[in-house]
Formats: sequence, C-alpha cells, structure tokens
Amino acid sequence: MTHPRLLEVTNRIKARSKDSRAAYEARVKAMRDAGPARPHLSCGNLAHAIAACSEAEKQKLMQAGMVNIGIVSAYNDMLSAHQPYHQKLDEVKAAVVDAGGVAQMAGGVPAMCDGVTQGQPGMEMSLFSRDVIAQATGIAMSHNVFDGGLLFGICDKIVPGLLIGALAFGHLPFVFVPAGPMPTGISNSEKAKVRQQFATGEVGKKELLQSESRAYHSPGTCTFYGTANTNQMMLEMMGLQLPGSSFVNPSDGLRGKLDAAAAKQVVKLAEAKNDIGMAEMVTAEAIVNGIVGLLATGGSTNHTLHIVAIAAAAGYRVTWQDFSDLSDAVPLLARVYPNGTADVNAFQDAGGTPFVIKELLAGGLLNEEVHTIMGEGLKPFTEMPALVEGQAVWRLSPDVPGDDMILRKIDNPFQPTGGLTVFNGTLGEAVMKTSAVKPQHQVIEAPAVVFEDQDDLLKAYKAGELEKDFVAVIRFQGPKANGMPELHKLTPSLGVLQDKGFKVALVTDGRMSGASGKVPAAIHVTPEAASGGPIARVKDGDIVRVDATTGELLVLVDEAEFKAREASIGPVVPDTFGRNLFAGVRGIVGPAGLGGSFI
Ligand SMILES: O=C(O)[C@H](O)[C@@H](O)[C@H](O)[C@H](O)COP(=O)(O)O
Ligand code: SF4
Repeated sequence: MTHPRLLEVTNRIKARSKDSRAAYEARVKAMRDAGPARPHLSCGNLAHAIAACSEAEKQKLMQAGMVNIGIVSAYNDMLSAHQPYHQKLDEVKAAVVDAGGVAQMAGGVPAMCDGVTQGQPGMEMSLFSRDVIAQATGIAMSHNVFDGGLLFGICDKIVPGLLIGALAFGHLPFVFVPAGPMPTGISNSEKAKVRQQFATGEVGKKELLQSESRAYHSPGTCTFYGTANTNQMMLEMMGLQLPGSSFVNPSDGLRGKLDAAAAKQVVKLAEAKNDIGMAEMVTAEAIVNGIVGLLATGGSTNHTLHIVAIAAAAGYRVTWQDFSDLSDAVPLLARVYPNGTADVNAFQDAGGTPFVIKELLAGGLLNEEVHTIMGEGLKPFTEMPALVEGQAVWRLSPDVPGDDMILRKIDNPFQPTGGLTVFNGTLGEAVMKTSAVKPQHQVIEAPAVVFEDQDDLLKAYKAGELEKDFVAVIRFQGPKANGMPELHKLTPSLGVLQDKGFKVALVTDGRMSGASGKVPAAIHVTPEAASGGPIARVKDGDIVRVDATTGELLVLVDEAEFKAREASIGPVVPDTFGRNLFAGVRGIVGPAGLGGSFI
C-alpha cells in the first residue's frame, strides 16, 4: 500500500505544476505530431547527416523506418569516471547495429571534474556547467535525425545536464549508459585521516599526494557516495538506467554486456512507436522516486538543486519542503561513505540499488505507476545483473542484505527518517545532510566568525585563531555571487577542530561536496548574500543557532537592530580563469531554491 506521505507530496507537486506540466506536454505533443525525424529533412539535410556514414549505414538511414540512435557523450580524460567512454563509443554503436538500428555520435558535452577543481577557480563554473551541458545536449539532438538517444555521463553536473537536455526532446526515449566505479583503493576514511594529519602538520605534501593517489587510482568513478554516485542511484530509482548496472566496475566482464543491453533497450523503445519518451518516463511519480532514493541512501545535498532543475525541465515545480516532508517518512537504509565507512563497491556487493528499491517498494515508499526504460513499473529494478555463461542475467535481490552495516531492510533502518534536513529561520532557507553528522553535533549555538572567501577561513585556522566554539558564516558564495562553488576543502580543518572537541558548524550560501560529511553545514542559504539576503548582515560575534533537529537557522540578535544593519556588498569576482565568460550568467541565474539554473 502506498505510503500516504508519498501520495501527498506527489499529488501536491502535480497540482502546483498543472499549467507548467501541461505546457511541457503540449511541446512534446507538437514534436511527436511532427512525425519521425528524417522524412521531414530535405535531401540536402539528409545527405549532410549521412555523408560520413558507411555505405551500409547510408542505405539504412535513407529508409524512414530505420531507427537511428543519437549518442551524446561526456567523454574526456579529466574525469576518471568518464575516461572509459572513449572506447565505449564504437562498441555501443556496434551493439545498436546488432540490435537492428544505426547509431551516430550526435555530439559531445563538456564535463568538469569537481575533484580537480575543488578549491580552485574552476569550481566557480561547476554549477553553471550543468546548464551548459543541457544546452550542449540540445545542440547535439537538434540535428533532429534521431529516434532515440544514449547518454554517456555519470558525474556531478553531467547526469542532471544530460537529463535536462534530453527532456527538451521528451518525445524520444533515452537510456543512460554508466561506466562504473573504479576498484576500491585505500578506504575513504583512511584518505580523510591523512588529510586531517596534513592539516595538523603531522604529514607533508609527499605523504598526502601518495594517499590521494591510492584513493583515486584508475578509470572509473570515485568510490565515495558523492554526487556522481548519487546520480547513478537516482537514475535507477527513476528507471532511466539498466537495473543494478550503475556500480559494475569498468574492467568487469559484465560491463560490456550491460552496454550492449542498454543499446538493445533503446532500439526496442524507439521501434515501439508507443509514444513512450522522456516526457512519459519523467513524471512527478518518477521525480518523487528519485527524491525518496536520495533520502533513503543519504545522497548528495547537490540533488536539492539538481532534482529541482530536472523537475522544472519536465514542467514540475519541486520545493525543498517536498524534500523535507518526504525525509520525515523515508528511513535511512544505506550507510556509504561519508555516511558510513563502506564505499560503493561494498554497497553493490551488499545488494546495491536493487535491494534498496525492493525494500522501499515493500514499505510502499516508491510510486509504482511509472514508465521506465524497461516498461511499466519498478519490478525489474529490484533485480541485480550477473554474468552467467557470458551473458548478463538479472536476478531478484535477496531478502536480506549482504552486509547489514551497509544496507538495512525497511523494518530495521539505520535511522527512521531520511538523511536530509531543510532549515528555515532568520537567515533564510538552507539544507544539511544530517546522515553524516553525529547526533552530538546536530545542534550548535556559537558566535559567528564571518568570511567572504574560503581561503580566509583557512588562513585564520593556520594562524590558530579558530581554536574555539564558532559558526563559520561564509557568504557571497551563492549562484549570483560567484557561481556557488563547493567549499569542501574546508572539511579537513573544520574536522580537526571538531575532533578537538570544539563546537563548530558552517553556514553558507555556497555548496558542499556530496562527499562532505561530519561537520554540520547548513548550505545553499537562500536568499544569498549577493541578492541582499540576511546572511549579508551577520557580524563577527553574533550568536548563530544551527539546529538540525528542529530545522532552525537563527541569528540571535535583536530583530530591529539586525534589520537596520547595512548589508555587506561582498568581494569583486576576479575575471580570471574563464570567470569573465560567466559574468552574464551570474546576472540572470536563479536562486538555489529553484535549482540555481540559468535556463
Ligand atoms: O559533490 C561531489 O560529490 C563532489 O563534487 C565530488 O564530485 C568531488 O570530486 C569532491 O571534491 C571529491 O572529494 P575530494 O575533493 O575529497 O577528493
Ligand atoms: S566523482 Fe567527482 S572527483 Fe570523481 S571523477 Fe567524478 S567529478 Fe571527478
């Protein structure tokens, strides 16, 4: 029986989105009514589109009924997660041909590695890159010669960008093709320990680099449960990626079979002509299923931005209150670093996303009336693939988890509620991933120390000025200020202070990484300082209360005095390292509560 809270939130999203969803569905109908793509091309258009094809492909593509699949790829060598897409292209094209279609590389999209840019100027483009990826996906598919698409992308802003772009072609079916996590190196906890030892001066750069390179060591996605791997879980929850396919390593023999199966599935969907495209798959029910998956697994806080933006691309308005109300009803069923010690390889071995889906269905916490890439309903997504006599074979998840320190059944969760808290109060709205914060750190009331640049906090730390209870208020880090960077490089220093017994918390209009964890951080503060939000009026010494148990974010200053204060105007954004290219975007980008989007 479906949980009443699930029905309540799903129905209110539909109700508030009635007009915007109707407008989206009208756009999709107009594209569908225009009929299959290629017959409407001029001979010149078609000749250009197939000029570089083989003779066999040309003959096929000149037939209107032949399914042509557009591949949109986020391959580059900067993301270890995306490097495997280089050799995947030809393999998947061949698999589409084996399945009776033709495939063309429709276009590439940019992909930024947040690990490479963490703490660097490039991080100020990170959030914006999501919408650039969406636009690049639109450019790729705008050739309008395709009957469906395959999407090569995994990491943080790439999956949301690809999905937003694909939704602009909601009359077509798309299937995501993952590449899988790298094998486990040193544990994430060991990595974090060495970082804190570096922050205290116990180890030097040589030891730190050695440790980092043993954590991040080969092709594949990083193995912590950050935004990239949360994307993977979400795509299975939403039925947009083959069941249980996310966390199979690139070098595993099963990987290639899963790629071929994805190719075959998208050809089958494109041939079906039953009007099941992205619009019919990405419904309010599917979006709520994605949020439920986020909450049940303690996924990345970045999804309070990305799911809102994805929903908007499908004509739905989703709010942080929706996340909060679902979080009260959805139990925490998984502990994967930073919410535990295991990584995604251990999560997969313990039962992975199919196990979580099976348990959530048993608890009535997923909408079952959904169209997915596998057909109707979520039952196929309770199955895990294995290589049996050289073939990918799916089997129903077991009734018990492979490791109950990593996964739990619905009647024995790690926490009765989800891993996310939405804050409200005198500083505005904010979110916190509480699943990674110990209970004794979930309520912090301490004097503010205000910064407008994360490096200034690190300088104060190194000067020994932060050996005390304090709330770090870091502002002018919002979308309009400087692109809303992740401030994850502060984690080791704040972690050292927390370990020393000081009560520390972070409040910022910026973001943290999905891999950030133990320090309580009320992030995405909205309205941001650059929009005149109250965070711009906080002064050193103001008492700030961050209470993750009640969702209060308060500055304990006389209301009239606080309101009368002059707001800080913040620092000037340098125009170096490409920042100047996004000056216009900073002027039009929307607030975090609407996904931080400029589309
Ligand atoms: O949201 C995320 O998951 C992060 O952006 C992640 O993709 C990023 O790479 C982190 O910075 C990795 O963690 P470290 O920086 O600790 O390696
Ligand atoms: S998970 Fe993060 S650090 Fe790892 S490849 Fe993806 S973007 Fe880069």
